[in-house]
Amino acid sequence: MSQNAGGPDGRIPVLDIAPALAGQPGARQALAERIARSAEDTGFLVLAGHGIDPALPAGCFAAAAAFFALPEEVKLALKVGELNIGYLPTGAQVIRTSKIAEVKQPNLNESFYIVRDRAPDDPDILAKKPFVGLNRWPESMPEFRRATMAYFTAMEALAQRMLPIFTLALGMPEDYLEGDFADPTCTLRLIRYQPQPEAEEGRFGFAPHIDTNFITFLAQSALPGLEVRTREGEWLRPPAIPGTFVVNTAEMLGRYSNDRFAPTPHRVLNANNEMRYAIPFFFGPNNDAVIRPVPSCVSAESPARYEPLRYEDHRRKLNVTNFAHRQAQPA
Ligand SMILES: O=C(O)CCC(=O)C(=O)O
Ligand SMILES: [Fe+2]
Repeated sequence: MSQNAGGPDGRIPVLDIAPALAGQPGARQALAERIARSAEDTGFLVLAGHGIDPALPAGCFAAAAAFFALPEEVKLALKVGELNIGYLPTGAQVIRTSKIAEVKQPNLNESFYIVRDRAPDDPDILAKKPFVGLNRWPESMPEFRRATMAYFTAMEALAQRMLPIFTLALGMPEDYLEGDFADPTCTLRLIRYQPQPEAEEGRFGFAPHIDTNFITFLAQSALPGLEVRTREGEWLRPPAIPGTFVVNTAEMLGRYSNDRFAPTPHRVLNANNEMRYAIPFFFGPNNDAVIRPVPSCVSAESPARYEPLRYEDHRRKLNVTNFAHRQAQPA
């Protein structure tokens, strides 16, 4: 098994997005073309020049470390409920949707899920809108909420700035998907991986999977561990350039693209001797968005491969598949 670096001139390109974000003539189209090329290949890219203050991911990593260091019973008091919001202890997630590895063992990680922060009297909360819930905050840690939400807000803004460029990469006008992302589904997941210095068959920090949202942003972790599977079956490590974001395409972009930008399986093995932390930010469509292949990716030779799909229905289905706590209860 090879663990080549995926870049900088390799298959996971490092892209300076500053000129495109500044609206420089030609830069947006040029970036869209680079994105399209890697989305057709590994589905992973590295973004530099994004304008995110490095204090924000640093603050979020620090918040994650402080949270996971809490006693288990304090963390378990914030355990996820019906929705995936709050603490998911080690052993609770088994990736049953993986098509490339037979996975029976739970992932060697614990997670904390954060969604858009709402007040208890938020109209969508009062209306019990599906998939809308309140965050579960550790009461003793006000700084945790502040740091994670500051990061969440900045990442949502960056994702919204990248959306038109990904839309251009699909071959559509920049604003084509705006409506589908007017109230996007955003999730910040904090993850702590136990050390796994000795490889064990079928045991992963995070088993091979594809992300089920639209695009994912990963602030660079301090330690290596993330590996990306090429279509040839090699595992690549994305370039670990401090201050950049690893971005990967996910299932809904794959559907919009009619499989032109197919999501890429990736996994985490924490072969280090220390805990590894990650803070992926998942950007997805509105719950009520109906995802269908975009016209530029459908033709007589390449007819639509997907029926229209309501994002909410997709989420409902996933929820009963990958999480042990929901297998035990009726769907
Ligand atoms: O830990 C990482 O680097 C990647 C995490 C990941 O793939 C995920 O949360 O979907
Ligand atoms: Fe992932």
